[in-house]
Amino acid sequence: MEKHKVYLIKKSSFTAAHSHEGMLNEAQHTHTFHYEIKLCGFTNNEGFLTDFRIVEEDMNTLINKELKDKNLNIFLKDPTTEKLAVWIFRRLKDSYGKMLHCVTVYETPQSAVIYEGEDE
Ligand SMILES: Nc1nc2c(c(=O)[nH]1)N=C([C@H](O)[C@H](O)COP(=O)(O)OP(=O)(O)OP(=O)(O)O)CN2
Ligand SMILES: [Zn+2]
Repeated sequence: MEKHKVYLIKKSSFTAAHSHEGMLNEAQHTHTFHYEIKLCGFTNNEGFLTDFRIVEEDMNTLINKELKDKNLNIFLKDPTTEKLAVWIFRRLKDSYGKMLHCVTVYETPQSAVIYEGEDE
């Protein structure tokens, strides 16, 4: 059975609030954060990397249920999109290990951050 190196992408979103001190300096406001996770690995004997539905369930359980309608300042000091990308990556790392390639978080359709981990 041929195995192929593939990248699998799954997207999701949640709405949450945050405020910024320092240079960004903004009172509390809400965004709908869209994010995607990218997995990398080799296809199995049945020709897939992992079931999209399992990834969706993990994103719902580990990320969306935790952050939906929350104030991100409770979870993160300085809850920038950069820090949110790191937070999401770390939450998923336990489940996906080396298969987790990167996490991309969109604060707006025009503004996003990609985090690929740092030998974590
Ligand atoms: N590097 C970062 N820059 C900014 C962040 C951040 O997390 N990382 N965050 C913000 C604020 O959250 C701000 O609320 C974003 O404002 P918004 O109006 O959504 O952004 P834009 O006006 O730039 O919207 P576009 O539609 O993308 O033009 C600010 N900066
Ligand atoms: Zn904001």
